Amino acid sequence: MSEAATHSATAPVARPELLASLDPLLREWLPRQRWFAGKGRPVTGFTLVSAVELLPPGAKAGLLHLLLRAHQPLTPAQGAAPQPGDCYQLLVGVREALPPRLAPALIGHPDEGPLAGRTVYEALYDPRPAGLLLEALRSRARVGELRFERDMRQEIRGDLVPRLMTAEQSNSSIVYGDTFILKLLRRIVPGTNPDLELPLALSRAGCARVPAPAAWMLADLGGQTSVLGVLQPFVQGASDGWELALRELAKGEDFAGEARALGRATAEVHTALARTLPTVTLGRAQMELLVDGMAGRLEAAAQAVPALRPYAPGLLTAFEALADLAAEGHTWTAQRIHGDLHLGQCLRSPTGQWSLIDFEGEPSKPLAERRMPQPVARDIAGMLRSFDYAAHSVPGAPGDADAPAPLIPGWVDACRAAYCTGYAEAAGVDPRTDPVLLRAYETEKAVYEVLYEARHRPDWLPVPMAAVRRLAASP
Ligand SMILES: Nc1ncnc2c1ncn2[C@@H]1O[C@H](COP(=O)(O)OP(=O)(O)O)[C@@H](O)[C@H]1O
Ligand SMILES: O=P(O)(O)O[C@H]1O[C@H](CO)[C@@H](O[C@H]2O[C@H](CO)[C@@H](O)[C@H](O)[C@H]2O)[C@H](O)[C@H]1O
Repeated sequence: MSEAATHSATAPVARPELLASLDPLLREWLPRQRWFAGKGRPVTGFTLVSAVELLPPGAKAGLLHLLLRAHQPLTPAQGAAPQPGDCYQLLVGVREALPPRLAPALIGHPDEGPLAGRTVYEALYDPRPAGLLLEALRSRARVGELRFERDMRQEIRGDLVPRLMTAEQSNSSIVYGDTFILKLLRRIVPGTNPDLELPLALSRAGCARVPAPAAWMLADLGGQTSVLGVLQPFVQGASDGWELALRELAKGEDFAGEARALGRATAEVHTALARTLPTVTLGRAQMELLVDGMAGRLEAAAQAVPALRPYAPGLLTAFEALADLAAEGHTWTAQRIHGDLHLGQCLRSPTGQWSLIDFEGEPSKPLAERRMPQPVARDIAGMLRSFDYAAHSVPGAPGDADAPAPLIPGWVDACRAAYCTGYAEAAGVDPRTDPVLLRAYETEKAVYEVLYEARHRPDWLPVPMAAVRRLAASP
């Protein structure tokens, strides 16, 4: 049993006082974090969902595992109904003072409450707390509401040196000795999280395209379980598909061979998911709902991004064509899919093996929606859009809204064709045989991207807008 487990049982954290200590500091600090989902609205207060002390008694530094609900003013889309606010996972370290190497981790100095006069900081930067998490996973610790589980078939050494990844992420990841990577989810929602569910299912199905979870961290709260983190083997020396595609583009090289391999990898994952998790048939009624959703999201995006408005009628025809097919009696198979597939979610090992990561789906959507079976064309369309993105994003590509154009003519088409060919080789079905479905999903993704870029990276808006113009004009 780990030290942490022993301690927590004997030292419950004084909750209201603790929150009073941290509240003013976290109101400033939380909205500045890359992974904070409620950007653009102030944090007006917190509710403590869970607080667990993790370090053993007598330790000079303290470590608090917190689940905090952040209260924010509602967006117009949320209406006036009271909302509980998003719940975030934090690991807060407590010291007398911070050594210089931990300066970037500073949260602040509480003025009141039990932490008054101490220094609180983001503990994931600190090797000791990060090591403690690994130890808890290895030893399958139970600490208050926290439960650490593992797959005993995978060896996890205790001496792996942790380092926090500094990449732009929606969550936070710690790499242990280049052997494992622990993804700590930041926005916590109760229920089965596909980021653990799907890699576990794929591992059971014998699919080696996804690093098999070695251990995971859960919280049992109010009769429901939430996934807090997943430890997976680290693919050493890997490059992601986005970096690789940009590198090849910059050299004037084609990427069709890799695109074909990626198509095969995607198909293998889809085939394994269909084998191991339920599939359903989508008939007219289900397709009407699906198409209504697509049209509704287009309308909302056009409201938010005026540049999209002139193209909305043309884009809508892609969705109407799908509804027409359904009305004629066509049916489609739906299954569990990745849900947010793009080049950045694909890792290539130095030996050329492709893996897929990050099965969380679109984090802004409710879990139930993310876990619904969907046509595989949704993932495929995500990848097809990604080749287009890459070609428009190399340094020197024209960035103006009127005429962004790929630097290497034919590069995108070759990638798209090769990807579909690779997919067909492994799945036995070529996605191009259902162009109406593919166009509808590509259109939906491009609309999503317009909204995403308008909100997060306005300089990138010309990239999906170029696709919008093409898709709105195509028959
Ligand atoms: N198994 C792995 N091996 C090597 N690197 C990984 C692995 N899993 C994730 N990464 C790296 O971590 C980054 C973030 O992982 P990801 O699951 O996409 O997190 P997030 O949902 O926070 O964006 C990836 O872009 C990749 O560079
Ligand atoms: O990786 P996330 O799950 O956070 O996905 C979001 O951010 C992506 C950008 O980081 C965004 O992807 C878009 O840009 C990519 C290049 O940066 C490109 O490869 C993708 O094709 C394009 O959609 C993604 O849409 C968003 O959900």
